Order: sequence, then C-alpha cells, then structure tokens
Amino acid sequence: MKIFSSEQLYEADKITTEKQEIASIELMERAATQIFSWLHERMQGAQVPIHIFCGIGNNGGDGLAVGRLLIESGYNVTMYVVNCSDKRSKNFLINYDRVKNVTKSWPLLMTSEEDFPDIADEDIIIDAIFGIGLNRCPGGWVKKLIQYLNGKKAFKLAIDIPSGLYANEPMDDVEAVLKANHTLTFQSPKMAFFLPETGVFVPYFEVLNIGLDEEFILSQEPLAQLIEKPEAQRFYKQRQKYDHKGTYGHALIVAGSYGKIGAAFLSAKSVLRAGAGLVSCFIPECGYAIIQSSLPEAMVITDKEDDLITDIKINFTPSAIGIGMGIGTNKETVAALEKLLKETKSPLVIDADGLNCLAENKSLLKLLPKNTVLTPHLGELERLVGKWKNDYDRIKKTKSFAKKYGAVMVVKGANTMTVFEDKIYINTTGNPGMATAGSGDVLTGLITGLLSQGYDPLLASVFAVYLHGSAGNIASQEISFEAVMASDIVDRIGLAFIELFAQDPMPLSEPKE
Ligand SMILES: NC(=O)C1=CN([C@@H]2O[C@H](COP(=O)(O)OP(=O)(O)OC[C@H]3O[C@@H](n4cnc5c(N)ncnc54)[C@H](O)[C@@H]3O)[C@@H](O)[C@H]2O)[C@@H](O)CC1
Ligand SMILES: Nc1ncnc2c1ncn2[C@@H]1O[C@H](COP(=O)(O)OP(=O)(O)O)[C@@H](O)[C@H]1O
Ligand SMILES: [K+]
Repeated sequence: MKIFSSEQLYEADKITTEKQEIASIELMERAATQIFSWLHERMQGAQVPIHIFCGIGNNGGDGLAVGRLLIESGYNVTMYVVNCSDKRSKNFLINYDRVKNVTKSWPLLMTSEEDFPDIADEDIIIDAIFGIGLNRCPGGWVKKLIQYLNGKKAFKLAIDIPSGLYANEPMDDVEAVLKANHTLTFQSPKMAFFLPETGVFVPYFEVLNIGLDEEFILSQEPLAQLIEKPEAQRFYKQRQKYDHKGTYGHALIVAGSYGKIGAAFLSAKSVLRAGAGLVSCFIPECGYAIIQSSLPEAMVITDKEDDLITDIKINFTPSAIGIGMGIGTNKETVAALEKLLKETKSPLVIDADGLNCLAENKSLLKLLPKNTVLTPHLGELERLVGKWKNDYDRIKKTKSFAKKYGAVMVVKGANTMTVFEDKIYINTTGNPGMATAGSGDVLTGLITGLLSQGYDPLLASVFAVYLHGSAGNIASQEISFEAVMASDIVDRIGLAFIELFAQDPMPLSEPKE
C-alpha cells in the first residue's frame, strides 16, 4: 500500500470529482457511508450514546454526514459543532442543513469550555474536528476540548486522522492531539501514523477505499511504500528443483569479541535459517569451541587474537558478508574493518559496533562500497547522521546520508524504515516483544542470508525486515511479548516463510464495495 501526502490526496479528490463527474459532496457521502457501515456492522443497533464532535471544514462535514446516517438507522447520536471559525466549508454547510432536515434541530454549537458535554465511560466519541486540512496548532478552548476528550475513558474513533496531527508534517503541540483508540482513514494511510512521535496517537487504523481515481493514484510517486503481505509475497524467489547448496551462496559473518560470541551465533544461525547454502563465521579465537558446538552447521575461522577481531583473513570469496555484531570499536578492529572495506567485492551488511566504528571514524564512510546495507537503531543512526529536530528531520537526514554514500539504510524500530535513494519502505510486521537483546543480530543474519542467495541489497533488506517482524509476531503469539528472546525469533524464520503464503482466515463478512 502506498502512503500519499495530503497535497496528493486533495489533488486526487479534485481529479476524481472531475473524471467521475460527481460533486465533491457525493465523495463525502461515500466516505461517510463507509464509516457508518463500519460502525453499524460492529454496533448492530446498540443504543450506546455516540458523541460526534465536528469541526467547520470537510472533516466536520464527514462527521455530520455520519451522524445523520446513524440517526436514520435509529442510533443514539448527539452532534456538536466545534465552532472555532466562521469559515465553514461548502460541504460542511450542505451536511449541516441535511442534519436539520432529518432531525428537525441543529447540532449543538460549542463556542467555549462551558459547552463541554458530560460523557460516560461507556459512550463513544467520534472525532471529526480536524482532518488533513489542519493548518495551525489547535489553541484556546479547542485545545482544551481535545484535552477534555483525552481525559475521558470513552472509546474514541477518529475520522481520517486524529485531530491535531498533520498528515505529513511534525505536530506542533503534543498536548493538542486527540488520543484516538482507532482511526478510519480515507484512501491512504498517512505518514504520521508510522513515526514514533505521532504514531502513538494512532495505535490502530484502517484504510477505507473511497474510490479515488485509480489512474491518478497509480501515476503518483508516494511519500513511502508500506510493506505488507502482498508486497512481501512478490519479493520471494522460488527455489528450483536442481538447485544445490552452491546456488545459495557461502556467506560470511564477522562478529563477536570476548563476552559477545552470542552475537556471532545468533546472526550465523539466522543466515542459515534465511536459506544460505553455507555460512562461515569469522570470530576471535575464544569463540571457536562455542560456535562449533552450538552451531555445527556453521564453519569457523578464527582471528589470531583470542578476544578481538584484528585481521579478517579468509580463503574464499563470500557471496555476502554481515559484519559488526559485538565486535567492539577497538583500534585494531577498526583497522580490520577498514581493510575489509577496501578489499571486498561482496555485498555487505554493517550492523551494531560495525556502525559505531564508522561513526567514530567518519573517514571510513567514503570507503563504503555502493549499495552497502547499514542497519542502525536510532542511537546508532544519531551517531552517523547527527541529532534531528523531529521524525521528519530524521528522515531527511537519513535520505541525504543514504544518497551521499550510496547506502541502503535500514532504520530499526517499530515500523522499521528502509531508505534508499529517494525511496522509503515502511515495514508493518513486528512488535514490542522484539525489543530484546540480539534481535538486531538476527535481522543482520537474515539480510546477509538473502543477499547470499542473490537478492539485491534493497530487496534483501526490505524482505528480511518483513520476515524478521513476522517471525517475531509468531514468537510473541506463542509465548508472549515479554518472553520472546532473539533465539525464539531466529527459530521462527521458517514459520515466517510459511506464513507468507498461508491463506488468511475467511473475513467475518464480505468486503463492502
Ligand atoms: N479525498 C479526500 O481526501 C476526502 C476528504 N474528506 C474529508 O475532508 C477532510 C479535509 O477537509 P478540509 O480541507 O476542509 O479540512 P479540515 O476539515 O481538516 O479542517 C480545516 C478547517 O479548519 C480550519 N482550521 C485548521 N486548523 C485549525 C486550527 N488549528 N484551529 C481552528 N481552525 C483550524 C481551517 O481553516 C479549515 O477551515 C479530510 O480529512 C476528510 O475528513 C472527505 O470528505 C472525503 C474525501
Ligand atoms: N517496538 C517494536 N516493534 C517492532 N519491532 C521492534 C520493536 N522494538 C524493537 N524491534 C525490532 O527489534 C530489532 C532490535 O534491534 P537492535 O536494537 O539492533 O537490537 P540488538 O542490538 O539487541 O540486537 C530491530 O529489528 C527492531 O526493528
Ligand atoms: K479527525
């Protein structure tokens, strides 16, 4: 699924009404009907009080239209107009009149704190105050209203976007955003849903297709591409009957130091689970017996030093190299990394201390072979690109870093974001159970394993991130978020491959047109 900007959505809206020869009020009715159906399917006529807070723009118009449809079906609805300005939109006014025609009374007008209504814990709040047309920070009593609603336990459903958030810009005031329980958004998820600062206001969302012009949508370069199951399925390369282990490459993992040999174990195991034909681990001498006995499928080459990596000597050309997990940032190790960067022709993934070595020795960055994959978490990213003002500034900095060094940047976290050239891919799998020691090592192994099988660096990264999150999801479903360890993730990579092509259970009801 593609993520579009608010500007693109307004344009799509305009082109759709022109091409389909419909009035924009009809598009609003489509949108409102979808929201009504969503609610009706779940509420089945229940007389739970529903409070709809409508702004004076088209988001408010949506709210009024939803309210009217609910009332016509016998629901217990109260509508409020959050009268923050006189500039009511045309479609707001049409729906305002329609409400009057159906209910024989006007919605309640709110102009100050005195108008805030009582809301019980069991009630439902619908937020139609501001949509993607928010153009300044909600202030005064409107901000207080948002805070008042946030203080209520009632279930909060936001239309299009929680009020106070911009679709694709940083928010102004964290205190002036509605904390929605669920958001029903039109046509395309918004960028704000996937970034840590703003995404907390959108714990769950669904996209409603309101039939905007397909041709226009397809012609647009999105802000980002969301990676869900259908996209991931297309990445998968089928194995052929006469393939042999040579077909899938001989990968190299360079990892570990005294006390951190586990990083080599986890990443090398992950390389094999990803499907590489062979894996060799280059580790300090002290890890030899550990890896040989814990992972007999892997071959082991050791450094001349007992507890550090100082000189990476190998006698084969790896099909891919994953380097950096638990290696430390010792001077000799940095020198070993520098030599490898200068000499290798293999596709490369650099993680963890490998990234810290680069950050502490920025002159090494210009040695990065083109298309090298870097997998920083936010701490490591900051050491590479410097401090950022907000999530959008971080994206900008990551993009320019990726361009400058020709790197594929895999920025890890919830909704891991892969950045390459001008493109952004946002992952949808994974869960907080994966915030555990070594889960990043497993990801590096997975990327290395896919590179080894001939996936190109960008594809290997985006696909590995998806599979890694999916393995984490399977693990947490089995044993809880808390109990997941990196070993559990690595051992479910196989199930993640199987899940990729598993049929989803039948939906409860047929999708609506
Ligand atoms: N294709 C689409 O994208 C469709 C969009 N629709 C709805 O239209 C919405 C966008 O509507 P609008 O462009 O009218 O914008 P909004 O309804 O989001 O709000 C903008 C209005 O509020 C005012 N305003 C903005 N920030 C304010 C603030 N901080 N304090 C006080 N007033 C403020 C603006 O001046 C403007 O009058 C979408 O979010 C969606 O809900 C739907 O009706 C259907 C189609
Ligand atoms: N809240 C979360 N939701 C989804 N994925 C997460 C979450 N927290 C961590 N992860 C994933 O877990 C991995 C953690 O990697 P990293 O921070 O490098 O850990 P380590 O250094 O311990 O291996 C990343 O792939 C990250 O995307
Ligand atoms: K809203």
